[in-house]
Amino acid sequence: MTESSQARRLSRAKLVVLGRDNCGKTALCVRFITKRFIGEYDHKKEVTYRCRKVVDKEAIDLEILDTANKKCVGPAASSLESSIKWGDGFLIMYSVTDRSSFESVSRLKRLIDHVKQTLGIPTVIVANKCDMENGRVVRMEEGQSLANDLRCGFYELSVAESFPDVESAVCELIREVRLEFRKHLIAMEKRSRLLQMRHALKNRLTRSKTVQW
Ligand SMILES: Nc1nc2c(ncn2[C@@H]2O[C@H](COP(=O)(O)OP(=O)(O)OP(=O)(O)O)[C@@H](O)[C@H]2O)c(=O)[nH]1
Repeated sequence: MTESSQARRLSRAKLVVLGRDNCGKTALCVRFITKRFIGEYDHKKEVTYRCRKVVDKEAIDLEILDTANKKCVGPAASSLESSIKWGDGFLIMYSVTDRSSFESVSRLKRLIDHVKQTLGIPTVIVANKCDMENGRVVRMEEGQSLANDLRCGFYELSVAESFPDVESAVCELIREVRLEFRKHLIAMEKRSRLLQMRHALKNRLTRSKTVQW
């Protein structure tokens, strides 16, 4: 990979928003991009949003896939898997007012690990609708403890009430994606240096044998 393609790769990220129906995936995407909370959204459509943001003084071109009505099992599973293959980083959402959405978080994380065939894929868990205290059925400590177990970032927030919290959650994911890519680059450079050294050593050995004979 040339230096310019590395720089280009570092200035892009593909994010996927996962979670059960009605937990606020579309609301979060729209809020992050437009700063607005609209209230009602088209539930059937799967949409990829494109935008440019500046995170830690570095511009980044984002593609954000808002997945719709996809389950981990059944006919929609393969489409979910291809969305996961496509993504660099994941926001798994649940609603604090819907226990089944919380229970699906572990399944989604397992699916990400399985599809990506590695652990440590940048993932942030977002517990939404904390403004609905009367309807709360998932405590914040439960969400935090699950996120610790799964080694993911965790934000409890209300997309309806707080743009800064939404921004912090998505920016943390972007930072993790950048970090992961930098680690990958360092590993590739190390490997290529090792190969060069091995090649040089082999050449030297061949030359000294030739001199002996
Ligand atoms: N009170 C409250 N309502 C919210 C919040 N976020 C989203 N909603 C509402 O929850 C409902 C579902 O939001 P969506 O963004 O459509 O949820 P979704 O996960 O994209 O739903 P699907 O498209 O069915 O998968 C809408 O009526 C939103 O207005 C929030 O933070 N607080």
